[in-house]
Amino acid sequence: MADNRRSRAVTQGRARTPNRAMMRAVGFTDEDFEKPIVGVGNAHSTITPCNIGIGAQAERASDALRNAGAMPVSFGTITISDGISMGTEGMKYSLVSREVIADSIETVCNGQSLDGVLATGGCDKNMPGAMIGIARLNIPSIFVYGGTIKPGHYKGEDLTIVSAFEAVGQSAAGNLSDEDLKGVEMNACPGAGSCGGMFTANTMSSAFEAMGMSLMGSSTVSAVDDESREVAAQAADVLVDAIHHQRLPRDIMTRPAIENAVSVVMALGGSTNAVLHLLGIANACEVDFSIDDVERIRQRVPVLCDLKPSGRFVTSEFHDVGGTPQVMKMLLARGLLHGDCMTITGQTIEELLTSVPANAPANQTVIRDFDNPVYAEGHLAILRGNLALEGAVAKVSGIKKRRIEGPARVFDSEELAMEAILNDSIQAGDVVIIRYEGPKGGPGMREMLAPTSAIIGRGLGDAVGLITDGRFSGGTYGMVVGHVAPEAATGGNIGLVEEGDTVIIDADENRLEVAVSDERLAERRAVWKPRPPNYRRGVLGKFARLVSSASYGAVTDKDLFED
Ligand SMILES: CC(C)(O)[C@@H](O)C(=O)O
Ligand SMILES: [Mg+2]
Repeated sequence: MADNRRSRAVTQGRARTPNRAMMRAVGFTDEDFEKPIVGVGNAHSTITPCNIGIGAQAERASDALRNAGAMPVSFGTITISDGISMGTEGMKYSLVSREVIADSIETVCNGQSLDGVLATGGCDKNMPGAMIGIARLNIPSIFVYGGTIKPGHYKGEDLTIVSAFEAVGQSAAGNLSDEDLKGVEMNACPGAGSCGGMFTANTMSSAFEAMGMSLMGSSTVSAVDDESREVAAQAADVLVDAIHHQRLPRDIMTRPAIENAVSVVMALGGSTNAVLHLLGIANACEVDFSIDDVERIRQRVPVLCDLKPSGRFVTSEFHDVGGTPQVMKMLLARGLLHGDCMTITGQTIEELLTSVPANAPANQTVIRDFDNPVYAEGHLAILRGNLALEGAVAKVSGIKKRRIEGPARVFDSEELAMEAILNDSIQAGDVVIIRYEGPKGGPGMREMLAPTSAIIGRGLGDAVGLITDGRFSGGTYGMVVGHVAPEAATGGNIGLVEEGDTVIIDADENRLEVAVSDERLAERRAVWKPRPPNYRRGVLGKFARLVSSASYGAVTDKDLFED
């Protein structure tokens, strides 16, 4: 077989004597120069429980790569923790870190002409960052998820990190003692792993699995279980075979595969962030996929899983009853999944699912019967209207009312809104507007878990709407609408709303409106002035300059030279 290894660019011939000299210093021998050189994107970090177990996985993967005849070279990818940065200025770096991770994987693997990459990740942005980097590279690649955290326990209740966020609102409302607030803090996170509901990390790991770029059944493993390290070793073997057969990501992450990912995200009740990230991944794959495709898929896929934040169970319990493959089998059986999509294993989605026994225990209620869904349609609705001419993403799980009309309570930052919610100046019927938190305006499109959880904690989840040009966490639920585009900072109408305007959120009609005439909006626009950027240099300055609209995934390389 022709030796198609691109690493030959740095290892073969007289002119590469110095290159080989340096590689020998990191352990290469003559034989190793004849092997595929495979990057191990090691996202190990002690900065967050999501990534603290990844080093052991990277080790297992490297050993397995060697045993399978490849030569592993490990390099670091970053993470920050959404949960730890939440509610602070630092959360502005969260979405940016997706781009930094993608850039780092692309830079290292193309910089040293690697033949393939095994990327690892734990916290939210690690998955889409890896997907985007891998799509840009288009070399044989596979993803290994760090794994979910197990639930905490306190006074007979299962806890996740969202319990701690909601406890803040409960405490502010005088409904939780200081002792119990501390008890939730001490017990919410029992060890390694990514936030344990079907929040963003578990949503995006499942999306990776649905797209055929990680092993079937691997997206819901628990970080503390040896299964997470076993999966890393199996993934290494699959990758070496994929390199041998030159299975390329862009032949796997196709439009039907992205549709499969959206269908699975809907069926799981996953995070709004999946919409943003899958648009970003489509951009990186140069696949034509739009926010309206999300709405089209939503209307035909039910929510089948009773998973937190708005459901009862956590991801480790979902894994125990079969996890994502069980749901994929249900969707495939009803023509809601493209079974002919290729996966990194060389088998199609359908072939892989055929060998997965339908083993969800009959009496389990984590995964509903198809005819008894949690919701008959997907929970992530795409809204449009004069408040969101380019679209917005509504999460309509966990609420009784799908329409709310009320007076706008306008805040030009998350902090100002949080202060108002905690000092009880938001009443039932209000529609909170948080703006200038978009991709450019923040910059960084912060997740608004603190204010949405405080609203839930104050018992207003069904009575108060929240609209933002920022984002939500996967732990958010209630009548919430994010990713409003165009954002305030670029002149979007959300920047023209005034305190007391009547605002309508109507999930059934897919509408997001402010009841102000076009003429009145035009008068307001005539006197609206763009604000100076909050950051002019560094990571956030670069991001603010380059980032696209949220309705295109808030990417920083949307064809930068498109005229
Ligand atoms: C802190 C969380 C819940 O992990 C959030 O960042 C998310 O997006 O899910
Ligand atoms: Mg997050």
